[in-house]
Amino acid sequence: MEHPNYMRRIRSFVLRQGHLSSGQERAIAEFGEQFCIPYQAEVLDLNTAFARTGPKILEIGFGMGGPTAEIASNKPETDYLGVEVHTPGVGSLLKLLGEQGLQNVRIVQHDAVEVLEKMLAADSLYGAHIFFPDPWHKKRHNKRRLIQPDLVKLLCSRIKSGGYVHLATDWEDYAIQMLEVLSNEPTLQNTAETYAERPDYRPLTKFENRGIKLGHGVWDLVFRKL
Ligand SMILES: C[S@@+](CC[C@H](N)C(=O)[O-])C[C@H]1O[C@@H](n2cnc3c(N)ncnc32)[C@H](O)[C@@H]1O
Repeated sequence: MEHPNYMRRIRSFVLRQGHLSSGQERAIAEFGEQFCIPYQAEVLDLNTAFARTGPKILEIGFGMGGPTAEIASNKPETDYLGVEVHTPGVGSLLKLLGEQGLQNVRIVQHDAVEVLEKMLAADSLYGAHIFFPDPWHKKRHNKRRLIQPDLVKLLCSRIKSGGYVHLATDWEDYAIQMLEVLSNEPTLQNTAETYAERPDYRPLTKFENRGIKLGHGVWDLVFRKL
């Protein structure tokens, strides 16, 4: 009989590696070196990584990367650093970058908290996107959620004054937690009374469409860094 801890380790490995389609595998082989930056426990010079100066936006958990590629394609003057742990997602975004010839996206495949702690300098970002961050939508799971005061404080320390944090979720209870956490961060100011209108640059995701079909709302939060 298998040991439960052994099963848990295997499961987390499978979740991280996932099942790669042949297209994703090819994209990793063909474009991985061009667009992926290996995780390092030292500060990354973002202007060197993108080979130009200009605003840098961090996206945490880009999933399959469809919205990331769409936003990057619509805003070629801005650079996007996507951080994702899931290998098929990395393969999928690489495929889109290769197919569309996008030059303004780089990927780090690693835990975003460590990337924020070790790789990103203070005041190095113009903004951060975290869309539909994790599956912990039940109230009793709120401690497992990514959006917590410490993470938001760390994130804000990496964002320049005048920059922004944009979160979105299709779970109302999570939206309430996001609003509370962002509102309590002293270096942030809400751009709306409570929730914001979806900014034009954020396309509808499959998660959002799923939520809409289930009759859920979608909540965007856009806060300015003071
Ligand atoms: C529910 S999906 C949403 C994907 C995408 N943002 C979208 O809207 O389609 C959440 C993603 O965040 C990633 N993720 C969650 N926590 C993360 C972390 N600490 N570091 C990097 N990626 C993370 C997961 O692997 C997953 O792909």
